[in-house]
Amino acid sequence: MYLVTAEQMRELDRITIDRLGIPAVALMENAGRAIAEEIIELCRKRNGGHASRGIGRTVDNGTGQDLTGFDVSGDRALTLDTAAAEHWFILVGKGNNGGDGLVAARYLREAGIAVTLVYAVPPESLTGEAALQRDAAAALGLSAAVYGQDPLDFAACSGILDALLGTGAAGAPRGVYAELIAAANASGKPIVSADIPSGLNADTGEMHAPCVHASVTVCLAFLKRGLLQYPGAGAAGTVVVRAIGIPVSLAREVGLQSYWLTPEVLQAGLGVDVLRHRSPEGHKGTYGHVLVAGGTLRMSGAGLLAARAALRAGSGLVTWALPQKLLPAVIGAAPELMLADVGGDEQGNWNAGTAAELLRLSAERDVTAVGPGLGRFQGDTDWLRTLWEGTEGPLVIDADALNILAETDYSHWASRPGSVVLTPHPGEMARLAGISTAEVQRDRIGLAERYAREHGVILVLKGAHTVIAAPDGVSYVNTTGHPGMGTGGAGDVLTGIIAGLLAQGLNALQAAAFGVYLHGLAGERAAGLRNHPASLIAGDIIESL
Ligand SMILES: NC(=O)C1=CN([C@@H]2O[C@H](COP(=O)(O)OP(=O)(O)OC[C@H]3O[C@@H](n4cnc5c(N)ncnc54)[C@H](OP(=O)(O)O)[C@@H]3O)[C@@H](O)[C@H]2O)[C@@H](O)CC1
Ligand SMILES: [K+]
Repeated sequence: MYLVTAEQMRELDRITIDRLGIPAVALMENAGRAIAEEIIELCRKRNGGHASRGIGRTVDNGTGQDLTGFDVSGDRALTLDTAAAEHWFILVGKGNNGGDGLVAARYLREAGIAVTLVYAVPPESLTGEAALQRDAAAALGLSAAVYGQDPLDFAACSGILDALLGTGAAGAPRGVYAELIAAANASGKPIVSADIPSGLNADTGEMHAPCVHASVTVCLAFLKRGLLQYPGAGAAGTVVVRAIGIPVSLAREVGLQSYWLTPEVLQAGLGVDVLRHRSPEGHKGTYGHVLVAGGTLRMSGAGLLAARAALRAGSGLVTWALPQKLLPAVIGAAPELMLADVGGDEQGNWNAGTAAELLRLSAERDVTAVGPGLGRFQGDTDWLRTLWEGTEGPLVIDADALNILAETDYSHWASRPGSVVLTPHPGEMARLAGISTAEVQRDRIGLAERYAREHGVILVLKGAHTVIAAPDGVSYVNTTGHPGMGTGGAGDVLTGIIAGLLAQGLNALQAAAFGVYLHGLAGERAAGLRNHPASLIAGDIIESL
């Protein structure tokens, strides 16, 4: 499923209306009806009734799980047995988002639900299609109030539709908009947002103050980027994406290149065999050989986790290269692994002299993963450069190896035949990009896309809803995963998984995207096996692969 910015959405609207000749008011009608349907669905669920299957595609930001049920069987009757108990306030902004709300109000009323329109601005100031909807609502006799002019008691409603601000919003909500948002949040009533929660930056997921905290967001036509990026993803509640008549085929014309990472996107878009069929004639040599370079005396576990994860990801063989001093201590820790002595110093640290042996080992393996538990040492920049320029296969760079990269301008290093996958967490990304962690988190998709393009690497920006970006501008946002995965070593496991997939012949983008997806799924499964997700440790993720 595509992800769009507000600007791209406006272009899609423009093409649909101006070139295809589909009237804007028809799109608004579809939007309003879809919103009303989702409100009725929410009421039904709340009252313990049978929820009908959704028509749209649902992203549940609350649990991190994707509910990928699709139902294109068509119409749902707009009826609700418990309609008499419902009274919804419809908060109407000045633009087309408000117009959507006015249409939804008509359909709710049709289903027997009481509605009160709450205009943020005097209704006379609405224009275009929104003004048309205002007049239709008035002609139908829907009750209306103007915020600040008429008395309003949020305690009297059973739910709130937020149709204040959509993709046309700029900056933090001002004046009456801010007051209405604050009052809606304080009411404790369930809020359904039209398109995006008002106060959310639709592109970056930044939450302005104030920002609606929605139970459900009915996102119209295309999934807005901000709904998948935290903190906004947390404010959006369950996101339902509903078609409104804008053809998906226009996406290519507008140059959409950002996707929500789903099994269909992996399979059809990226060409990944998500079922990971294995040949009946296959043997260990069929599935590649990973070299993991990492682990020091105090951080040997990081190397071990990455190496074991590469095995569990399906790599036929995995060699763990580590300082000679550590070898006796780790023998038997994972009998399936091969160990390789690269020398190193008396304390069990890596040193510049290990480069030659590492190059030799790498030449005989399909992929090299470097960084987990590597530590820093004198000459490590030249050491990494030697590996970068001297190895031919794909390189997965993580942890301390990322910190080495962050301190040098590696754009001068010779370009390499094999691809490079960088897997920074937000702190490492901040060092790579020379900005603060807060700035990294402000627009994760945008930053990942820029960095990947400028540096010619596959970038995996870790964290809740990991972003995968490629040099050609394509990006993916993953939503598998679990808060329990915030534990030491989880990143080393991801590095191993990506390396393991590369060894099996996936290209770098496929391996990064599928690796992130599988890592999240395994984390969800592992969290479910504990008495409490807080007890999840990185090794559990490997065992749940
Ligand atoms: N186009 C279409 O065909 C379709 C569009 N659709 C729907 O329309 C939505 C986009 O509609 P839109 O472009 O009219 O903008 P929208 O978000 O309603 O608000 C803009 C208004 O808010 C105001 N305003 C702005 N910032 C503000 C702030 N910080 N604080 C306070 N006020 C602020 C600004 O007023 P101004 O300040 O300019 O006077 C402006 O008038 C989209 O999300 C979807 O729901 C669907 O129905 C499908 C068809
Ligand atoms: K809204």
